[in-house]
Amino acid sequence: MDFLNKKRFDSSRSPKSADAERLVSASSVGEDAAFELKLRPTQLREFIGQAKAKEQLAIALEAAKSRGEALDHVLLFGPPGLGKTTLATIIANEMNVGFQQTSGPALQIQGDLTAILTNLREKQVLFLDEIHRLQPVLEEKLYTALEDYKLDIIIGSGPAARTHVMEIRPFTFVAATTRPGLLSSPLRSRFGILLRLEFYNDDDLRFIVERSAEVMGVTIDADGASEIAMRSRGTPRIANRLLRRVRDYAQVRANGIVDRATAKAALQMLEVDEHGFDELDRRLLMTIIEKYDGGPVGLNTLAAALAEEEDALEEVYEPFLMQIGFLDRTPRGRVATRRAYEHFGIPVPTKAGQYDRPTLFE
Ligand SMILES: Nc1ncnc2c1ncn2[C@@H]1O[C@H](COP(=O)(O)OP(=O)(O)OP(=O)(O)O)[C@@H](O)[C@H]1O
Repeated sequence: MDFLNKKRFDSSRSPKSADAERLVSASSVGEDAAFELKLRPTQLREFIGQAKAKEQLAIALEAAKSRGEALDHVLLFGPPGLGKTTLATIIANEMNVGFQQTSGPALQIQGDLTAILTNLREKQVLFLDEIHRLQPVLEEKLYTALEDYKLDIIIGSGPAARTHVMEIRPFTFVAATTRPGLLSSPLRSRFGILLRLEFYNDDDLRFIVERSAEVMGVTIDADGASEIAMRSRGTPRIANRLLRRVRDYAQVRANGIVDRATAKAALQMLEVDEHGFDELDRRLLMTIIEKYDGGPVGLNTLAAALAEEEDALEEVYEPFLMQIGFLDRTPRGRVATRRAYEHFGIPVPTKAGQYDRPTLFE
């Protein structure tokens, strides 16, 4: 088993379990699923932010529609909760075709994949979430399906086994991953359209909160929406979850109206600070600062010190802390940055050489 496959099997346990209890988890937890169905934009024009990915997709959609062909295969990648599933459903809606969803961990045997592929309707979207967790044997089966719309089926076994090539209908494969680096290059090369989703800025998140409030029938003003947006870690899923909690607070304590004061009071009560940090983020940064003198500290050591899974740290907690410049990944391990020290009111160490990364503290 090569390194890539070993890493994929090692990470077959979803890191979502580790942070399922967090209010600011970017993974889908608890009651999210039911709400997300209601709040999900259905057309590209309703999808807020992600200008680059949206433009690339809009052009590809229009070109495919004008040629009357299936859209090229699409790979969506980026941290959880940024809208990959939403975009996959939008692609099907915009192309006016059927949508079928599965995921890497859900597909266990070749027969399942064969059944799905042979039952696809012309030009329809097949969405595969968490493609980096697909078993290598199934991945190989996908290659010819994606390239030539053909499937090799082996009939019988032993010396009498015969390979039968089966045609499948042209379709659009949309795959999503939080870990594009774990995909093999033959698999990556099968996608014509690669869309990277980035963390959202506060303005886009404010629009998302206002749109969701309208769908949910919540009265909110621009300041209230901004307060929720800035604590949402650049992630619409978290923005929508915080909105639901703030709505409850407003109903009980503030005549149901969400303004800045109500949003602030509710989020303070929920212990979500002005960066959207919760206890785990604070613990992670403080562990690096206090226990390891600001770092560098290796991922496995840090995971052990926090009693968390390495995958959860890498996929769920760290990307946002890096995005806002509180954490740095270096070849020798994780480092807390100057901004992290300042956030906690801890003097920044002056012995820059000690950290092997003098530029961090210059
Ligand atoms: N650009 C957007 N505009 C409005 N709402 C959005 C946008 N992106 C995401 N959302 C909202 O955030 C929720 C989570 O999005 P979605 O399920 O598509 O994320 P995801 O990237 O597929 O997450 P995961 O990787 O965990 O599957 C959706 O219900 C949707 O309402």
